[in-house]
Amino acid sequence: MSVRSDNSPLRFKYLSGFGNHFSSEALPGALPVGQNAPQRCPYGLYAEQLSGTAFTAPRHENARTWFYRIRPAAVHQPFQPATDTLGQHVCASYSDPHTEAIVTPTQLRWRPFDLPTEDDARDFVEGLNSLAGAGDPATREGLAIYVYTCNRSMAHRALYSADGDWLIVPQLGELVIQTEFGWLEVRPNEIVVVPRGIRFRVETPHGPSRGYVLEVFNGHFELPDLGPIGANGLANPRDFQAPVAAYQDDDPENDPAEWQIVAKYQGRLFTARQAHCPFDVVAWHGNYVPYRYNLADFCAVNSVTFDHIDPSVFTVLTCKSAFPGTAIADFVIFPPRFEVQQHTFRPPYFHRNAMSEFMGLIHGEYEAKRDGFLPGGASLHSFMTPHGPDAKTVEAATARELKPGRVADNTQAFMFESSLMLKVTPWALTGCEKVDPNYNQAWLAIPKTFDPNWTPASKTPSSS
Ligand SMILES: O=C(O)Cc1cc(O)ccc1O
Ligand SMILES: [Fe+2]
Repeated sequence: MSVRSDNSPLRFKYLSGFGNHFSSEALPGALPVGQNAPQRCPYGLYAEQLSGTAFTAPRHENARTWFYRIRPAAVHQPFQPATDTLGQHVCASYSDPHTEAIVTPTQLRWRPFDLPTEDDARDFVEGLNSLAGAGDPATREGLAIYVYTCNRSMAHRALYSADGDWLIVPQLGELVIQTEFGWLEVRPNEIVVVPRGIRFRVETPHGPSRGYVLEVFNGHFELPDLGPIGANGLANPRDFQAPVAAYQDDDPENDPAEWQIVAKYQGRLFTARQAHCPFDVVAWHGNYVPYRYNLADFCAVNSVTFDHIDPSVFTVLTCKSAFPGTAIADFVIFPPRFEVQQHTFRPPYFHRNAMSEFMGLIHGEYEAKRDGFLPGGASLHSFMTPHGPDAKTVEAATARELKPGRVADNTQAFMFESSLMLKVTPWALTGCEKVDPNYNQAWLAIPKTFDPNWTPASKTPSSS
């Protein structure tokens, strides 16, 4: 069953809408009236602009936020390359997949990624591993895909990526995320987007967490055009939620905890020390914000006559490239829904694609795979690499009676689909020890059913 976000106990407040210009203040009157940068801001705050696009980006793309904060973000020590202790788990492959990454067209499937043990506790940064990527953040073309597994909250540590926007897909365990904009709570079957540059800190309040991250090196995630679908449907703008301003005022004299800022810059990690909490924004306004979305709010559209519709119909968010309709990355889901198509092979079809398809499973069973694709695992089908339903799915789908039914009620698979060719990291291919060596057997048992004497009158199970 789906649980809508507005049924949840309201632990934090949110602002609704996608791409809105929001205003939020944690203290009354903290936002300057009628201007962005007064000579002296209310409450003695400093004004600071965070630009998500070039100053001169077209108006419909232009994204920026004004912060009113206790100290400017610039108040910190110089950045140093991250030490081994921090980089131990993120290792050399961390989002630098191009340097030592591996090229392979083979179908890849990963068993669920291991959760950290209590003896080897990790926070979100320490538990992040790079799986695959393409392009280069320096030239702002490409993407990176990560998996995180963590079992402790980030202490006095904040992370930001200068390289791109992060779309985080929790698979196991709730995350409570402190950002410069306020707090976001996100559970499995919800997603959160933290755009480039925004500092955030991840808490894992209820034990081990696991999930996936998609980082795009240029552009921002947008809602897909709806074309003939009309003005409503798929992910509706009103269901996206941004935080409200909430500040933490650590006084270095009374609370001398040192904060560590972790910067991801050109695929590498750097750290800087500062004596105050980076989440000290008392008020903000703008349209460049982190946000969350509950996948149960997705209004799916599909065929009510015959044939399997391409999965682009389940696009939640897209990051466009310069080529129309050809995304740097689409975030696509496979939600629980009714299936009613007649005289149709209902599961995902066999195909070879002019795109890369990275998939993960949040819960349940994916409609194209009866065996081996498990929650917390992943698969990668690269450009032109043949793939499709496994042998058991084919057997069941060709024999079944095509009554209206449900695509399993408790299921949520997703896909990061990209027009770029991915390379995989050494950690993904060998280091994590999760690659399923027998994945290709998913298809080997598909029988030959060709009958040269077949006539249109021959009775086949699917002709009914
Ligand atoms: O490969 C996959 O499982 C993803 C996928 C799903 C679908 O419904 C149609 C095409 C497709 O690539
Ligand atoms: Fe596919």
